[in-house]
Amino acid sequence: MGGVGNDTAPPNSFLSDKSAKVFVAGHRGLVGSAIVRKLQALGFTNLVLRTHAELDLTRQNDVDSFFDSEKPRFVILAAAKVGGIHANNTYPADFIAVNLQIQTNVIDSAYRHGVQKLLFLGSSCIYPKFAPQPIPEQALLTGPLEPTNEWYAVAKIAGIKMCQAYRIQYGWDAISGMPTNLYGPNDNFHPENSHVLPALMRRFHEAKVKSSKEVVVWGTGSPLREFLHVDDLADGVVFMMENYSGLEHVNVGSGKEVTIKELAELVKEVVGFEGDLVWDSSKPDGTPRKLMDSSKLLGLGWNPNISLKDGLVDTYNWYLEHVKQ
Ligand SMILES: NC(=O)C1=CN([C@@H]2O[C@H](COP(=O)(O)OP(=O)(O)OC[C@H]3O[C@@H](n4cnc5c(N)ncnc54)[C@H](OP(=O)(O)O)[C@@H]3O)[C@@H](O)[C@H]2O)C=CC1
Ligand SMILES: C[C@H]1O[C@H](OP(=O)(O)OP(=O)(O)OC[C@H]2O[C@@H](n3cnc4c(=O)[nH]c(N)nc43)[C@H](O)[C@@H]2O)[C@@H](O)[C@@H](O)C1=O
Repeated sequence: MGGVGNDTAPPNSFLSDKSAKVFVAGHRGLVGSAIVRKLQALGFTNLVLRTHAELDLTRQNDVDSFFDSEKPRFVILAAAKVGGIHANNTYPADFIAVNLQIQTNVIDSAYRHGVQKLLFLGSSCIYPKFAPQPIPEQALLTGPLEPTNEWYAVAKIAGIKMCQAYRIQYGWDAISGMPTNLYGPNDNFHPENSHVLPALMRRFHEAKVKSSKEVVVWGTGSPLREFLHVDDLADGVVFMMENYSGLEHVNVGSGKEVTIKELAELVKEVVGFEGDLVWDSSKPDGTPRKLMDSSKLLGLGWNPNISLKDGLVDTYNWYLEHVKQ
């Protein structure tokens, strides 16, 4: 897959010792579970994993005790409070407070307990609502944010800046990856709080089963979104752990965008729903377009591999096996 080479890893690098202890925070989520699958496929044997119930990352003392006893060598931070446009808009306090707490506790404790390298995950929503397209890394903090997710975005921007500050002050190897909109196995299929792709997959599936005539889709259908399969992201995360140690955050996208209307038609086709789409324009569209410029990571040798159509088929098969009632 992608650009993750494996046989010629430099000494002391991420891929040089598959018995190194790696803490994947958020390992049961969409992203964390894909990273675990990728690391296991590469032969990593010493992953440290904690569920939310076992270790609440908002609790600073518990996070400190965990690092004190486990002393991981690498950390990949994929635990966060995450949701779609409705959840972000409805629970702004949770999105800013929980994310600031988790990332501050993990980044600071990892540094103080001798972690060699940490990767923090942000999101494309860190960029200004009307950023130039495709969005380069340098667009950060050049304009106002999209109001539906500014609380989450501010927390994520603080995470990037915290990694940069620890690199500048302590010379510590903390990096940040900014993924575009993701999807795949273990996504959140909640009817209101999820992202658009799993929400539509569930709604079309339920409508097909009930032989409904129509399915409601939010907004106008005109916003553009860039989707990346989470297995491609996991490949990119491992690639960055091995190949990137810079101050600046790094965009991770597929480079391909679709309108929400095109996405809805594609999900409808994959699921096999035969009724009509009805647009609920009382729901927010959010940012009109957020295609990222991922040329920095592509230039280092990483490449995404999974087309949206193939990824949707894969995700729907997973949904049928694991989620549907
Ligand atoms: N999904 C997407 O489209 C995108 C995601 N990202 C980023 O990727 C990262 C992972 O997102 P994703 O996998 O989608 O999110 P998920 O909601 O699927 O997973 C988040 C994980 O974090 C864990 N978690 C949440 N709160 C806590 C806590 N207080 N203590 C311990 N664990 C906690 C959750 O555990 P539990 O379920 O038990 O609460 C879950 O395992 C996030 O940083 C997100 O910003 C970036 C761009 C797009
Ligand atoms: C990853 C990213 O995710 C969020 O930003 P978003 O890209 O706007 O995400 P979304 O997937 O929720 O919506 C995309 C578009 O799709 C439309 N839409 C149609 N029908 C449904 C629907 O049924 N559910 C949802 N959620 N959206 C729908 C919706 O109206 C919007 O126009 C932020 O949380 C942000 O913080 C973030 O990082």
